[in-house]
Amino acid sequence: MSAIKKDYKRITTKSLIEMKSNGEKISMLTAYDYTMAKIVDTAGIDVILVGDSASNVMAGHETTLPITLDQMIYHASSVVRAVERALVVVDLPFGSYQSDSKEALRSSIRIMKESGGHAVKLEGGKEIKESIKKILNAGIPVMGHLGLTPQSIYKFGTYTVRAKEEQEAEKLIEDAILLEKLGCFAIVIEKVPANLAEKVAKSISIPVIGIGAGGGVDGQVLVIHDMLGMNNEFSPRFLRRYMNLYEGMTKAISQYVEDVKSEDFPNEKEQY
Ligand SMILES: Nc1nc(=O)c2c([nH]1)NC[C@@H]1CN(c3ccc(C(=O)N[C@@H](CCC(=O)O)C(=O)O)cc3)CN21
Ligand SMILES: CC(C)C(=O)C(=O)O
Ligand SMILES: [Mg+2]
Repeated sequence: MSAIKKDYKRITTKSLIEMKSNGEKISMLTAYDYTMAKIVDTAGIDVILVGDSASNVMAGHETTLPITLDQMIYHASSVVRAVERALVVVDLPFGSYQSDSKEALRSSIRIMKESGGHAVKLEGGKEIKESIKKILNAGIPVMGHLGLTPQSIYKFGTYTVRAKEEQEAEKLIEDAILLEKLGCFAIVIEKVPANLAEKVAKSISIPVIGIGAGGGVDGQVLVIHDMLGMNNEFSPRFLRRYMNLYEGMTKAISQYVEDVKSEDFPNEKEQY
């Protein structure tokens, strides 16, 4: 079941909704800096997420909680400078939107104004309804995020699969329908059973982009460092590694060290 791939010069929120109705799957990856974003955009990705996973991947924190709004804006502005085609979505970090809807709007405006990103993403459903309304009213596109929402890790206790029980599954479906009704242009669903994610995708007309949510959804997202094999520690079942950059880069760097030590580098052609 492979749909015709339409040629988009520039991806907008409308393009993603169109892709869903055409049955074309949406590709999404994270990026946090200029050089990586340039490669990801050139390779033809539809959506670049400046994820708060930068807290883990860029800064080495154990969770996404410590990263600040200023730091997210720094990453996002670097990404935006590289991108010509992809839609750039920026995560609102923990603490920048949960207090009240005014704070959520203020943080979203800062992201749009100071980074040049094209949309924001927030974790949660019904609980953040007023915030989503306010942000949308200001003309800022919103992507939802349901299921395993890592900013609530201390509430969940573990990163295990969410919504295995009837009650949480029901809430997930209700939240997805609510997010569509409010006017979100897409929803990320993280680490829930594939049959539930597929059910959600079939219940709404905005795209559902999955991570660890199976193939029945409208698109897929992964953290770029994970899929390039730059981390060896992170190996959840949902991850497919397309390269082993950890090994490749370690070999290259070891070779450089050896070449410097042995005075092989630089040679005559590599000097003035
Ligand atoms: N490098 C990276 N990749 C990600 O996908 C990612 C981040 N960081 N940081 C923010 C969130 C956190 N995410 C996570 C974190 C853990 C698992 C996970 O499956 N962890 C364990 C299993 C935990 C358990 O079952 O208790 C694993 O198998 O690695 C999945 C997504 C997704 N996001
Ligand atoms: C894993 C994705 C969906 C995310 O929110 C992030 O990278 O921060
Ligand atoms: Mg995130």
